Amino acid sequence: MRDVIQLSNVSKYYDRYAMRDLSVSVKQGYITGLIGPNGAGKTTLIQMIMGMIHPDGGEISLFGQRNALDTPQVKDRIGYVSDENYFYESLTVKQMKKIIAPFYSKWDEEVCRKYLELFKLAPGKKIKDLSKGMKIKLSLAMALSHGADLLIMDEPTSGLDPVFRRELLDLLGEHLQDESKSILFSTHNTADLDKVADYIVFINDGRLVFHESKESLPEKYLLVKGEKELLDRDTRTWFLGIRETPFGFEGLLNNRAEGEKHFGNIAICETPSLEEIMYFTVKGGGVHV
Ligand SMILES: Nc1ncnc2c1ncn2[C@@H]1O[C@H](COP(=O)(O)OP(=O)(O)OP(=O)(O)O)[C@@H](O)[C@H]1O
Repeated sequence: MRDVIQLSNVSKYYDRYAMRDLSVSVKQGYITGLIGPNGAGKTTLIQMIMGMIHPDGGEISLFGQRNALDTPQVKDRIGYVSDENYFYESLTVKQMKKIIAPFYSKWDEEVCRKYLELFKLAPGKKIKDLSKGMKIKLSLAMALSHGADLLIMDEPTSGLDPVFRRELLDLLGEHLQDESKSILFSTHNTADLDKVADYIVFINDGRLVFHESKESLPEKYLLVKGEKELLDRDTRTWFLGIRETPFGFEGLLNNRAEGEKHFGNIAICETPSLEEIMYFTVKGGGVHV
């Protein structure tokens, strides 16, 4: 499958933040989840892909095309959902839809009506009277109504209640039944990714930690739980992150086979959850005695 998004050596500098030489891609036909702690650069990355801000270096291609967003045909193929509100507050849902629809050549009125109904968005309701979650639903309904080949979503689940969150994830799964479609979405909620993501892009502090298929993570990472005596100056350096308690330690390794060879008989070795991988990687602390 080809890449629908490709970032090559992309950099972005703010006063107190730097993203340096980030290279990563999103494959056609799959759901790619973008994770990272607060301030990692998820929104920055998505806004650069969407052409809302410009990188200071590197290249971004969409559907194999550089500077793709200059082409109306490419914009037509992308649906964007964000927890920021880009709608006119004084308009109703129906009026807003009438403004958005003409921008898209494949706008489907019937599909839109279906989603507004499914999401319980009354056409006569003013945008300013919608809750945060309802605005996300509206954003989603608009994105799904023009046959977009690529959905890019910045924390779409953050303002949603658990029931709708689940429905949204199911909906994304359905959307992907068509193998030509692709989804990139950022989230803090690793459980969302456990449910639907095929690939995970993990960034921290503007750097790529990994880009892996979800299935490959358990083969690579190992969570070791043991007594503190097992930690010496050498063994500490093997861990990506360590959490010490009064009773022992927990640590994350990214070389499962080696880890099992060394710790298999002297500690508890487990497969870490995505949340644990994220926690220990961000926490670090493996190299300090
Ligand atoms: N316009 C800006 N001017 C200066 N700094 C900025 C600007 N936009 C973002 N930043 C900084 O860039 C860093 C990355 O921000 P970004 O919003 O991309 O992170 P994020 O991973 O989406 O975080 P969160 O999970 O909290 O939403 C942060 O340190 C932020 O303060």
